[in-house]
Amino acid sequence: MYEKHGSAIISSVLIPKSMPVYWLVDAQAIKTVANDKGTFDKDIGFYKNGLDFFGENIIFSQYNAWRRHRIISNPAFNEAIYSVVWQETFRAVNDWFSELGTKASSDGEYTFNAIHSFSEITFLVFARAGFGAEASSASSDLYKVLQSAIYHSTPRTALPDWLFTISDRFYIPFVSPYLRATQNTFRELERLSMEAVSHVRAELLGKSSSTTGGALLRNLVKANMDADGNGSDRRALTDKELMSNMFIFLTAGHETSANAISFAIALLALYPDVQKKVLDEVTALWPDTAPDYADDAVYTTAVFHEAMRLFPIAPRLGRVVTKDTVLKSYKFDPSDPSGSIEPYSVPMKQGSEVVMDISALHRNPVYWGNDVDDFKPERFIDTDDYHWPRDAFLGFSIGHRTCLGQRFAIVEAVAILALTVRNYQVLVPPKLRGKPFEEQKKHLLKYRPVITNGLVNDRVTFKKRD
Ligand code: HEM
Repeated sequence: MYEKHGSAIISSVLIPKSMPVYWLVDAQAIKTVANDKGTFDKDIGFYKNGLDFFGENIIFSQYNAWRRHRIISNPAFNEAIYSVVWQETFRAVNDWFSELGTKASSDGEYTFNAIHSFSEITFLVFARAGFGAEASSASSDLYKVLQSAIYHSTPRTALPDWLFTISDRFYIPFVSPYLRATQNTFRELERLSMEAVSHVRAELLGKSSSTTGGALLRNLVKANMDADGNGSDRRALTDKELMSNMFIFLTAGHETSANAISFAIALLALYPDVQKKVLDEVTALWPDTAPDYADDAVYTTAVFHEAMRLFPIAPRLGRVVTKDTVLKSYKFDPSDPSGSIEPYSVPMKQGSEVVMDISALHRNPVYWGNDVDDFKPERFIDTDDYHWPRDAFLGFSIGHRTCLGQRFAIVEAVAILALTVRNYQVLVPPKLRGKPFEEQKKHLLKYRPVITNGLVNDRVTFKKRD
């Protein structure tokens, strides 16, 4: 569409509101929208009935209310937690590899559904790094209730509160048992996580010597105790709000990460040359055993970024225009999109909507060159005369509402990719072998563009390296 109109901003009209919606593929204009919080704000109307049933949290809040959550949550995401994430990912992946060993066929291959497996790993990593000892094994009560809450969160989010109230009072066949199970799950989650918050607080106050509470929960409770209370955006969070944030971190973090890692694994299966470079990097960096924590796997990190560029998990993000404004953008020659550009301005009325079109931005040749559709991790590696275009990568969004778990996700993904390639060859599944490359690619990389993108055919094969 952008190419057809030769413009980096195009507009459509939202029916029935009759308000214009502006679609942006211009990195500078997107940066303005993401940073100018006085003029553009996150459209949380979109998330109505969202996952805020325990109380307000960082995702479903705006303005000063949001600032209060962000101020407390920011320090909780620090280097110490990333080291825990790294170690817990190694632990979870190595346990998974031990299981795979027992399931491989006679030729040493094992074909499985990537999203399901990585989702179990990212869930486990979050449970351990987030909640610690109390959720460290699949048999612990908190672990089980967190898993059940994720399962029940769709009906809890999609159905109105009155339906739960009615089904509590009157028995509706088939419906009531399910809704009651959903209610009970969230009540139990509330009880257990409030308990976890209290334990951590007691520990921090020196009133308990137990070592419950994972790195993230402990950091969050500590940051909350340190809140200076000066101003409405600096008030400490209530225990319910702390818990609401912990649950939203889990929801925002584990499935997104599993989907992004699955895309990267599918690409590695399709591109053995890239896989070989990952293997070379990992064996050179860690010739014997893996280090306690490392962020020097530059090529492996680039593979993850490049997978997210081609297949962003959040393909677009919306903002509302909160006061009349003019956004600067550019027009280009549709026959030569990476050629010269002509600046122009777009007036926008209060109430209009803006879509940061991440999928299109990630394939905009103005920033990424004419080989935008190729899988080329090198484009995410700086050299003496090349600095990759940070503003044109929105895999984790940018600006004041940028993803809080970005580093958490990257550390986890790099650990999974590095460990996988070091131990296994990643292959396309047997039924696709011998088919033309384009056909394999089309099948393996087919995705569903719903709220977040995920692979449709996520089966890949691992074969143990000698
Ligand atoms: C590959 C994995 C991930 C991707 C692709 C991703 C992507 C994103 C994106 C695009 C946003 C902006 C959403 C919006 O503006 O509506 C976001 C926000 C957020 N993400 Fe992530 N995320 C990932 C992993 C994580 C993890 C692991 C955590 C926590 C442990 C996390 C926590 C959050 C939070 C709290 C926000 C809201 C920030 C705010 O509004 O201030 N994310 N993420």
